[in-house]
Amino acid sequence: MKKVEVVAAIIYYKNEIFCVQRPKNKLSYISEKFEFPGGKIEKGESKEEALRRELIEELNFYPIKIDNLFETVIHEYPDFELTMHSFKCYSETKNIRLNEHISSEWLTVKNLEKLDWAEADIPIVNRLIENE
Ligand SMILES: Nc1nc2c([nH]c(=O)n2[C@@H]2O[C@H](COP(=O)(O)OP(=O)(O)OP(=O)(O)O)[C@@H](O)[C@H]2O)c(=O)[nH]1
Repeated sequence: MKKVEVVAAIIYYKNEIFCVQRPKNKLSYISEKFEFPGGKIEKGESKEEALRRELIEELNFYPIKIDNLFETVIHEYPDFELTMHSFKCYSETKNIRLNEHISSEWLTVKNLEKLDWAEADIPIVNRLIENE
């Protein structure tokens, strides 16, 4: 099966986390789902380099700090196997603009569950809730 390796940012401003909604996609299981911003690691990039590049591409966003790896999730979607490395990052503003996503929300951890997350994100959401 095709393998995809991505990095994703759990962006905090105070006690809220930035959640973004993907556009419509032919793959129903990711279409219009919420996710953490990020994307595929390119050849020769470290995970942190990929994360910084994706955050600039998707959001024009420069984190003030990126923590060490939070959690790696391996998830089998019907068409590919996803390995996703997540990192907590910090913002000095709530004003982040969307270049690719169709909507966004700032939510406290206890409210994360109200969104329709991509399946691969659920272990990350659950771990954030457990750690509260
Ligand atoms: N960035 C990100 N991708 C996720 C998350 N959850 C999840 O299932 N994915 C999946 O991981 C893949 C990442 O692809 P992407 O579209 O964000 O990456 P990219 O911008 O580098 O891709 P592209 O240049 O091919 O469009 C997608 O299939 C996406 O659905 C998540 O929380 N963040």
